Amino acid sequence: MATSGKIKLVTFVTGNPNKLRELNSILLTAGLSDRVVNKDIDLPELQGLPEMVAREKCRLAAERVGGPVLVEDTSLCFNALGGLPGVYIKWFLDALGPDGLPKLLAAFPDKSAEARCVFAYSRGPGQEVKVFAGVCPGSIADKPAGDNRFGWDPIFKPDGFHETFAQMVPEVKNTISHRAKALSLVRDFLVGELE
Ligand SMILES: O=c1[nH]c(=O)c2ncn([C@@H]3O[C@H](COP(=O)(O)OP(=O)(O)OP(=O)(O)O)[C@@H](O)[C@H]3O)c2[nH]1
Ligand SMILES: [Mg+2]
Repeated sequence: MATSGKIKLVTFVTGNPNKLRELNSILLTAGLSDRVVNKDIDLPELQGLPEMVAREKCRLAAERVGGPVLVEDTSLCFNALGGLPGVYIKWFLDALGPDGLPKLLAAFPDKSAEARCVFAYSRGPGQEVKVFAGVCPGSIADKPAGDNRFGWDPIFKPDGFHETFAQMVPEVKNTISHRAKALSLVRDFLVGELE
């Protein structure tokens, strides 16, 4: 386990292939994608604020992997609903589907929302956990539009664009998204952390 000096590899613990694909293509441009390997470990997820969920996920991942780990947790927050579904978006999406999510806002004129991503990194079991957050402001479309390649992408329209994430080419989403913003902080950190 690395406790000082530089590290060689980081394990990105996620069971979500879409997160992995986006991380690889965003880190590729920084020449770091071959330094991050994937492990799919089903970790229990604490409920609560996004940063706490990511921190706890990271602590558990470091114990399971026994070395440097990166995890991330994504939230989708509807402003009219006080930030819900938030970290519970996975369960809302599973229950309602992308068609059902906009119906939660049917009674509200305010369709604004935020996609939030929190990465958490630790060098290993018992080591400090560092977090890196990215937020993408936007709004919820009335109905899904675009290729349904990733969960709620078809209903999220980032501010400044007329298309949903699912209607964009990946290169555009990967420049402006919640994940891209958080990963730009992760990338700057990893440059100093990796040998
Ligand atoms: O359309 C989308 N565009 C995105 O950019 C995006 N990022 C995450 N998600 C979905 O939001 C929930 C987060 O839950 P989540 O962070 O716990 O992820 P997960 O359980 O799938 O993977 P992990 O916890 O093993 O990393 C899950 O349903 C993810 O599929 C997204 N959907
Ligand atoms: Mg999860």
